[in-house]
Amino acid sequence: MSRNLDSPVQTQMAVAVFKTPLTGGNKMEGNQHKHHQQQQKLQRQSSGRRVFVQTETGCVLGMELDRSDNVHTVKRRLQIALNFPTEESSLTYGDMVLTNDLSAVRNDSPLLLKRNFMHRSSSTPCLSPTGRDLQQKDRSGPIEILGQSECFSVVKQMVKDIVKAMKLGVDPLPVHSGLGGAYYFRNKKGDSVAIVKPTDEEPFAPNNPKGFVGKALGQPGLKSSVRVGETGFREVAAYLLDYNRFANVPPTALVKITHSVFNVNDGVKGNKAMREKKLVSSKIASFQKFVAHDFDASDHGTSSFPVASVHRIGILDVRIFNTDRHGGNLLVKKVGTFGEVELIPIDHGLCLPETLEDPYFEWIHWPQASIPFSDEEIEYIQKLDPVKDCEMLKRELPMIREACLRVLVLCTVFLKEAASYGLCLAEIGEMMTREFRAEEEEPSELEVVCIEAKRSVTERDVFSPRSDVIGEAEFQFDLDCDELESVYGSKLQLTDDNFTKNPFSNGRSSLGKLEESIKEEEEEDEDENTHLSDTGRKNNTKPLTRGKSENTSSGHKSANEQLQASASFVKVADMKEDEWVLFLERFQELLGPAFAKRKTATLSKRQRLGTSCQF
Ligand SMILES: Nc1ncnc2c1ncn2[C@@H]1O[C@H](COP(=O)(O)OP(=O)(O)OP(=O)(O)O)[C@@H](O)[C@H]1O
Repeated sequence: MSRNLDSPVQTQMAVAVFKTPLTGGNKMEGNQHKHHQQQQKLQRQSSGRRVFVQTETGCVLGMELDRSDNVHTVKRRLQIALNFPTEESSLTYGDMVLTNDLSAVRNDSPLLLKRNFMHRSSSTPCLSPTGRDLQQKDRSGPIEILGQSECFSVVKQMVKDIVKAMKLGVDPLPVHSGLGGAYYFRNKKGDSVAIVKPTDEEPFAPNNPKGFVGKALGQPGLKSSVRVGETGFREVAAYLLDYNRFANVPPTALVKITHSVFNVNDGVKGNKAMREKKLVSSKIASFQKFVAHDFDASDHGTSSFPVASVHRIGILDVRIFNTDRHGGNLLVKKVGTFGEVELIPIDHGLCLPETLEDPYFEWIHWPQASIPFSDEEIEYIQKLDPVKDCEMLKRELPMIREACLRVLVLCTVFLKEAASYGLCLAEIGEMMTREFRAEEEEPSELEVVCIEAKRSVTERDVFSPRSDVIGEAEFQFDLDCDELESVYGSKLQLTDDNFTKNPFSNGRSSLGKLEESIKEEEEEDEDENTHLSDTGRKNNTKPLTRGKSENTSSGHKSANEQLQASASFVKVADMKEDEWVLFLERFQELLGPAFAKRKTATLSKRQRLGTSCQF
C-alpha cells in the first residue's frame, strides 16, 4: 500500500547531509569525522552552501550545495533519498517558490519541500525513505546552529555543553506543559540548559506529541496568520530584535538537531522501520536558553512586577505584534530578599503574524502599563529603526516572509508615533486590541487606521490608473483628505515630496518577490482558504459586517478571497511596493487624529471614575 501524502502524519528519518553527487554514507569516526567536518566547512566557505530541506511532514535532510546545483539537481537527490516523485513538489524558501536558480538561498537555510496540491491524489506516492538512505550516516554535528549572527555566541557555548552531556548519556526531558512538543536539554550535571521546540511538533504539526495534529507544515496554524512550522524562526526574530536584551528575551537560535527523544507519530509506513533500526530523528527547532525561575505571571500577583520590566516587555510585544503574551509566557524569578522579581518573556512563536489580527497583551490592565514611559524608554523607542530591523532579519533569517516584516514596520511606526504623542503602554495596547460588541469582533483602532489608509491608496489606484505620475497623486489625495476629514475632522497634508523621501522605501522593488508569493498563494488558494475558514470558525472569528472593513467595499471579491479575508480586517502583504510606501505615509498622517481620539476617551474614562469615587 502506498502512503498517502494527505495524511497529516508522515515519517521522520535520520538526517543525511548529502554531498554532490549522492554517495553512500561512509562510516567515519573520531578525528576522521572532525577532519571531514572541517573540510566541509572550508568547502562551504569557498564556494558551496549547506541547506536543510524539510518536507511538509517534518522530515529533514541536510544537503551540501555546489555552485552548479539548481532546483532540478536538488530535487533529484531528494527523490532518491525520499523515494518521492519530485515533479509533484515545489521547493520554497520563505516567500519564494524556487523555480530553478538557487543563488538567493543562503548557507544554512531551511527550505521547505511542498506537495503541489493541484496534482495531489490518493495515489500520490509517499515519502518513504529507502533502506539505503536510512543507512546514510549523518555527517553534521548533533546540533547545528542555523545562522551566523554574533548574538548566537552564547548559544554556541550551550550547544557544546549539551553535546558533551549527550555523549555521556544525559538524555533530554520532554516538557509536559504547553500544546507543542518541547524538550529540556541538559548539561553533564543534569541541569537544564536549553528548551528545544521542534517545528514539526508545534500544535497541529504532523509530529505533535500531544495529539494536536492534522495539518502539514506551511498551512495556517493555531493562529490563522502564522503557518504551521514557522513559529521557530519567530522565536529567534524576537530575540534578535530585542537589542541589548532590553526586554530580557533569553538567547534563542534556530538549530538542526538530532536526537532519539523527539516525537515521531505512529501510523505511518517508515516510522516503524525507523524505530526498529533505532534511528534518530533530525529536526529543525528553536533552541532557547533555559532560565531558572520560580513561577510564571499567571501564578502570582502582578503588583511586584517592576514597571520598567513591564514596559520593556510591552514595547517588544507592540513592535512584534505578539498574539500570545499570556501570563504563562512571562517567567518570574525572585531576585532579592524584599520580594523583587525579574521577568523573563518566553514563547514568541506567535509574534509577527502575516496579517494584523487580535494581539494578546496580558499586561494591558496591569497598573504598570498606565504609567508614562521613562525618558530612557522613550529614547530606546525613538532609536528603533524598522528599516534596519528588516534588513537585519532578512540577513539572519532569510526565510522570513515579507508579510511579517510589514507587520513589524507598521507596529514599530505605530509605537514610535504613539510614544512621541505621549500615549502610555496601556493606551497603545488598547488601540491595537479588538473589541467584542454585540457578539461581533470589531477591528481595533489600529486596524481602522490601516483600513482607511489602505482605502485611500486603493481608491487612488482606481480613480487614477496612472497615478504613479506625480501630480495625479495630489489630486487623489485631496479627495481622500476631504473624505477622511469627515471621519477624523482634520485636514491632512500629504505631498509627493513625502512619497519620494519616504524612509520605508528600500529603493528596490520587492515586486518580484511578491509575484512569486502570489504565484505560490494561487497554487495553494483552494486548500489554504479551506483552512483559513476553518481556523476562523475555530477562533470564533465573525464574518465582517462593518462598513469600515476593507472587504466591504469590494463586492466583486471571489468567495475564496472573502474567506481568506475573514481572518483579518486588513491585509498589508498584498500591496505593491509603491502602494505600501504610500500606505505608510497615509497611515502616519492618520495616526495623530486617532491618538487624539484615544486620549479623549482615556480622559473621559478617568473623569467618570473620579466622579464615582466622590460617592
Ligand atoms: N526559556 C525557558 N526557560 C525555562 N523554562 C521555559 C522556557 N521556555 C519555556 N519554558 C517552560 O516550558 C513550558 C512550555 O513552553 P512554551 O510555553 O514556550 O511552549 P508552548 O508549547 O509554545 O506553550 P503554549 O501552548 O502555552 O503556547 C513553559 O510553560 C515553561 O514552563
